[in-house]
Amino acid sequence: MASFDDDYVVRTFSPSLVDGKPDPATAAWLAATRIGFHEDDDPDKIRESALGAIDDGRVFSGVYARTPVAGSLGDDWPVGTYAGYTKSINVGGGALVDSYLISDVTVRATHRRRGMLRHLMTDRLAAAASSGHSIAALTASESTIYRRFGFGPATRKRSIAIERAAPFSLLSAPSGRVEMATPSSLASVAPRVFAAFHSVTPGSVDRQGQYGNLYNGLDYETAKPARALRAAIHVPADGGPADGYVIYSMVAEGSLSVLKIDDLVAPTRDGFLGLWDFLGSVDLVDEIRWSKAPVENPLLHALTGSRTLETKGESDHVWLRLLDAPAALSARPYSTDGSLTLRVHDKLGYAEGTFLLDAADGTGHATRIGDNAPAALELDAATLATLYLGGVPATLLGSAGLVAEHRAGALLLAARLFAQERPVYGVTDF
Ligand SMILES: CC(=O)SCCNC(=O)CCNC(=O)[C@H](O)C(C)(C)COP(=O)(O)OP(=O)(O)OC[C@H]1O[C@@H](n2cnc3c(N)ncnc32)[C@H](O)[C@@H]1OP(=O)(O)O
Repeated sequence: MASFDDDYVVRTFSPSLVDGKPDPATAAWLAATRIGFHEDDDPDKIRESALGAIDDGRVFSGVYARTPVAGSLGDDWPVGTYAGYTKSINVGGGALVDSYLISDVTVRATHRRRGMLRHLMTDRLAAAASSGHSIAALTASESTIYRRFGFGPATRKRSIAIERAAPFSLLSAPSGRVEMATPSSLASVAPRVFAAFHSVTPGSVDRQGQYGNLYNGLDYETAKPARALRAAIHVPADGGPADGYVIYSMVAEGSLSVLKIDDLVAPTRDGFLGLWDFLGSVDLVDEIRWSKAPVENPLLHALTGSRTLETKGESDHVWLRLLDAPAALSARPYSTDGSLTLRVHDKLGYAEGTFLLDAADGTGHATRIGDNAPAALELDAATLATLYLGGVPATLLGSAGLVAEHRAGALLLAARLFAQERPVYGVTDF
């Protein structure tokens, strides 16, 4: 029987441009991912993706058929794609950990379920671990794929809608003021506001280069002027630099006039509430929609009419995977003092073993210890990744049957230890 290597070759390369256009290997790789995600082959989008990928320092891997069938996509078109790159993730207490991000995983429909994803994932995770990354992260197209590789859902996002018969008000009056801006003028505001958000929000993933399009009033995918975008900024009461911005567009849906939020980033309470006070005051709006709202949303409690806010959907957002458990566990803060011994099962090996976590005065130190040591909690690598970020309490993971408690009170202690000072959340899609 032919082996994987008889039929396919894996090539890993950095995307590049020739005369301002993606070179043939880069263009074919990006076009292949667009087939995988059922997207069109617009050359502007392919060029923008290439520019963004170069800006991010992405490394592309492709699985190529050694002998493509005559008349089918040629041997420069990968049948499987995978991109890896480094961005920081806030793991709490302002600690930003350079993490290995995975994007653009696709396998051509005619080659699916032959182990191509497994081949790419195991090979690339090994490379990421050996280059010193302690955490890997991705966003998943389906929730059933990545647990087997040790990834656990770590942040969630909500899609919300606020129906408005009339402009709404908030229960508390935010300080500062909101002014409208041109979307293109956000280029000097948004990166700084996002950096402030990123530095205080556990779960936030640093943004990729292509967000620059949005900050310049351009379509995220094509970089063509996005004429429908509108923007506003919040300026704090002391007149300091803006501490929040919103980019939105008005969409007509039948007789409904919908204000759709494209991006809302506000690291401060008054910035967040001030922007919502503004959004609630815009005339001729029947509904406001936001697809990246936090699950723990202060707006719900701030609205005078809280029943106008409807949750339209909720899903996992960022999935994490610990590649070096002691390093990752030692990098984040802890909310109380205590010691925990964790027995972790990991089919890929990286987090397999028993770990002693000692936390005191807000910081923690984790070490790998002998497997004969009695464990307080036992869990798999995917559950460890969910537990790690603190968005889901250990007690809840225990109730879900995902953590075995071998020492009475250990789940409660873990819930307290891993709790974060702010809700775990992020506004980066990747
Ligand atoms: C990080 C991201 O980019 S998320 C985007 C993922 N990409 C997509 O959704 C695009 C459309 N889908 C695809 O391109 C492909 O079907 C992929 C990438 C999801 C899977 O690729 P394949 O090469 O078919 O996967 P492969 O054969 O290596 O399967 C590996 C394992 O995952 C499982 N698996 C693969 N796809 C799925 C799925 N959609 N749902 C559940 N399990 C899956 C397989 O059963 C297999 O399990 P096992 O090894 O434990 O027995």
